[in-house]
Amino acid sequence: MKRLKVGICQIKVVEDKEKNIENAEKMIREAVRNGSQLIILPEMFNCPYENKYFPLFAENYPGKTTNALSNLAKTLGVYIIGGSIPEKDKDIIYNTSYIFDKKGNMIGKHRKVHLFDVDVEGGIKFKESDSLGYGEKVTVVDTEYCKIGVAICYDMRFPELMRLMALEGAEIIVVPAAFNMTTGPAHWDILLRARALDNQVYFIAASPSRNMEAAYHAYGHSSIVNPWGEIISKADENECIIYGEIDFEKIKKVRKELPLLKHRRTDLYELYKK
Ligand SMILES: NC(=O)CC(=O)C(=O)O
Repeated sequence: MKRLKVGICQIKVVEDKEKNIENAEKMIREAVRNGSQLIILPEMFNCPYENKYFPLFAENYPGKTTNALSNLAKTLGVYIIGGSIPEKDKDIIYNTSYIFDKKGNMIGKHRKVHLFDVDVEGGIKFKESDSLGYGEKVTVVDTEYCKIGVAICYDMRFPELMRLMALEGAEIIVVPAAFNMTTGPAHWDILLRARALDNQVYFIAASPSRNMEAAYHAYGHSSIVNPWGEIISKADENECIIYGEIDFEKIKKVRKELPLLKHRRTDLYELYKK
């Protein structure tokens, strides 16, 4: 049975788009030299995570960042889930993840559907909807390995969205994400493990590293969780690449032994997509 080697680039994002793209390229090349076949970047990997920067760093598709990712995917012969970037479409900016196959084709894109509008007493306050528009789609892409669900950060807090992906056949869910120092220590591990367990998938979350010079301090701790809920690879807060292997037999085994998806009482309740 095929296995899939995954590399997550926990990039340090700075206030210079060119430098962020160059750094991503360097890290992607290193991940591929170390055997990765699927490379995943963090949320807003080319732009600091702050409302004031999104319009300044936004680009139309195709643009500088997406061209760079497409060329890399093609040259290196790998899949790339390009974290996310601010995407400009007419007058609206979206928080968008682009996904490229081994030939450099863009095989899917996800616009963050749940915007991070929160105000935690004594902690994080953020209102993404001040600068960003809402995505409207559930995203599952087909690859030669399996179907992969893609969502962005706050999206992972909505189990319905993740379950829809599993019901559409996703065996891996990838979430570029930038939790912070309020919610990260409290919720990150729990959410990742719960979503992996709920849906019996490999759940992969890719964060930027923590940059103490930035206004928003990302939690880091990019991780890969297997369908049994075990964290099989995990970063600290620093810039690094972490690696892991997707074992498709493991997904089958867990789903056979504990048939959660089959045991749903769809005669009592149902989940549907509008
Ligand atoms: N930044 C986000 O979108 C989400 C987040 O930090 C959280 O849910 O916590």
